[in-house]
This record gives sequence, C-alpha cells and structure tokens, in this order.
Amino acid sequence: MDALKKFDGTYWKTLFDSRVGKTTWPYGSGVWSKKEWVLPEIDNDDIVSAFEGNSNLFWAERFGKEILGMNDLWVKHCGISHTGSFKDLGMTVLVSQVNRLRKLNKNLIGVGCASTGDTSAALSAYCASAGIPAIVFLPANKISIAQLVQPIANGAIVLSLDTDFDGCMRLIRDVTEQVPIYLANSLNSLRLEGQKTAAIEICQQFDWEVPDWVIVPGGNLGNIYAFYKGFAMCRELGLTDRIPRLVCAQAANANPLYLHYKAGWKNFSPVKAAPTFASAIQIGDPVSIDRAVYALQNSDGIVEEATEEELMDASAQADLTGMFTCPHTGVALSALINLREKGVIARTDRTVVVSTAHGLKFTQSKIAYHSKEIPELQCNFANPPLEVNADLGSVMDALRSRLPSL
Ligand SMILES: Cc1ncc(COP(=O)(O)O)c(C=O)c1O
Ligand SMILES: N[C@@H](CCOP(=O)(O)O)C(=O)O
Repeated sequence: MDALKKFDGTYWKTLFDSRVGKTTWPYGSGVWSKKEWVLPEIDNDDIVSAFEGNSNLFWAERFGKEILGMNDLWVKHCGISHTGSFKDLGMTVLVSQVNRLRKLNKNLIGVGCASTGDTSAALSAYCASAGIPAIVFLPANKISIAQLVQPIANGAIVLSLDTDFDGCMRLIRDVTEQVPIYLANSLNSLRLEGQKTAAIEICQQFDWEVPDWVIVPGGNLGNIYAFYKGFAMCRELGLTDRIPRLVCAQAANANPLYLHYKAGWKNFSPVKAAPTFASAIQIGDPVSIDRAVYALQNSDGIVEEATEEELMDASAQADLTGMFTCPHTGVALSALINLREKGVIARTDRTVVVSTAHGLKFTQSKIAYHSKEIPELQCNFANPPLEVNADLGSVMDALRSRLPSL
C-alpha cells in the first residue's frame, strides 16, 4: 500500500479508466487492468487470461421498481464470464502465478482444488489454457451436470468423492501438504486479489461513486472478504471516500456464518450443510470464516439467510424481469427482499446485488421449479409450457387462456 500511495486517487482512476475496452495485453482483462493492485511484479508474458471481468452492471429496473419499489437497484453479473462464474477473476491470478513458478523450475506438478462446481470449472479452463495439469475433488452427485462437464471437457483429473464439499476440502488440504500440487482454493490469497477487482469495477462503473449496499452470496466466504478489500483499497488510495455496507447472504440449509452473526460473533461452530438448490454454497465449514467476520465487522455489515422457497422464488421473479439467475443469486435477491421488508434497505438506497454464476449452469433446478416438481415448494412463479394439440382451435384456446385481452 505504501508503494501504491505514491500516486494519488486521480492518477489511478485515470489509468484504470484508460484501459477499459482496450485489447492491449493483458489490460483488456477487468482483472489485469488493475494489475498494479493485483500482482504487480508478474511479467505480462506469464499471465494466463481469458479477458475476464468487465462484467455488466445491470440496472434491474423492473425488478427494483415493481417488486421492491426501488429505482436504484443494480445487479453485477459476475457470472457472465469465461467459465460462467466469478471464479475466473481469481483463477486468472492464481494460475498465472503458478505458470510463472513453473517457468522458474519450481517443483509444481499441478494445481488442485476442492469444489462445489465453479472453482473446478475455472481452474480446469485456465490450467488447460496454460498446459498445466489440474486436479479437482468434487462431492459426488452434489454439483450440476453443466458444472461437472466443464473440468471433464477441459481435461482435468476429476475425482468424484463420496463426501460433501467440506470433506473434499479436508482431503485436498491433506494431499497438497504431502505432494507438490498447488492449492487453488480461496484460502490462497492470490484468488482474492483477483476477485477484489469486481468491487473496484463497481465503483468505476458508477463513475467512482460508492453504492450504499452490496449483497454477496456466501459459501466458503472468500468473496465477501475480496469485495471488502477492493472497496477498502479504493477508499484508502483516494479513489472513493467511503465503503458500502456489505450483506452476506446464505442459504438457510448451509448457514454457519448467519448463526455466528446471530450469536454476536461468539464461538464459531461449523455446521453439517444440508442439500440446497444453491448447491455451490452447500458449505458448512468455510475456510475464510475469519476474513468474512473481519469484512462484515468493518463495513457495518449484515448476514441474512434464505429458505429454499425464498431463494427459488426470488430467482424466478428476477428471471421474469429478463434476467436468468442462478440459485445463489436468488439467495442474495431474497436477502434484499427481506431487508427491504424490514425497512433496513431504503427505497432510494443505491444497492448492488452480486450475481455469482450464470443461470445456464443450473437449468435442472429451474426445470424442476417451472414443472412444479418440487414437493416441498409452492413454486409460486412457475411458468410451465402448455401442451397443446397442433391444430388452430387448440392453439387459439391456449392463447386465450393466457392472454385475456384476446
Ligand atoms: C455461484 C457461487 N456463488 C457464491 C459462492 C460463494 O462464494 P464464496 O465461497 O467465496 O463465499 C460460490 C462458491 O462458493 C459460488 O460458486
Ligand atoms: N463455490 C466454490 C466453493 C469453493 O470455493 P473457493 O472459492 O474457496 O475455491 C466452488 O465453486 O467450488
């Protein structure tokens, strides 16, 4: 930070703004456009990038106005990315550094992670791009088919293990202690250095104004800290004058941080995470618990939880206004709905919901919801297709049933 402080806020804003939309290697990446703040000393030739970042900050006009009475609601679509989740932001940094170390002949035979599906997809893609072996530990039958096929297609060594994510995490930590496989989960701070650029990008997209609230779904809890760090750096280096209040949103079925928050941050206990449609955050023993608590305590933060019904309904409602959200984004949207109902977030507050993955990775749960095939859920916003005979009369009857003005 001392080195970065040699330049003032205006210098950094001008530099970062000058790189948006350019193709000059590697600055066309939303992550590497902030290279001086991320991994300054790496040689540009060692960087492994898919020009990740620069994701859409979407004005959620209909969702905000019609559902919440808000006119300043935004969704940061981090899932519209190379492998379909925010994990690309951190993985480009980690794999670049491994690439550099291997060129320096360090003894690293590969890179490994435990995953609920998105970290493994990102790791596999960036490693494949650089020709580095990737090893991924996945909890068997607990991730979506779309997520599973990503590391398979990218040539990773895929171990499907008869345990949950927390079990996979313990195993990869044991393995990487014994053999020269580099650990790629977010307890490695290289990941967070990349992920924090999403926060810097939000400030930049608002012309360096800071939103009032940022809501982030939380699982292993690296990302909430990364957001805090990005906002805190912008303030400390003079680009902005404050940080937003952070909300971390968890599924009620996997809510160790929420329980810790409700207990006044006393004596953290991991939980056994139960299945949730937000399967990428089915995590009971988050590795970055301490960082998350620090981030929330220093941002006047809040933790919320969402039931399965709430998260699926919120995701479906967002989709009905033109988005195509993943269930984790549903968790964050549901937290927003709760905080609006309680009057904590005001109608005019500028609020950003972080969408962490692309909805197309989670079509199984969407199909089940819209087919009303989930016994314990009402599926209040289901929109099942009408099965209609292929004749004009039947088609007109079907259209009249849905379009009263006909
Ligand atoms: C889609 C998605 N959303 C949210 C999260 C939560 O991020 P974190 O583990 O950094 O809390 C994850 C991974 O855990 C994820 O894959
Ligand atoms: N949701 C994550 C869980 C692991 O998180 P990480 O950020 O610590 O790697 C995943 O997709 O695997």
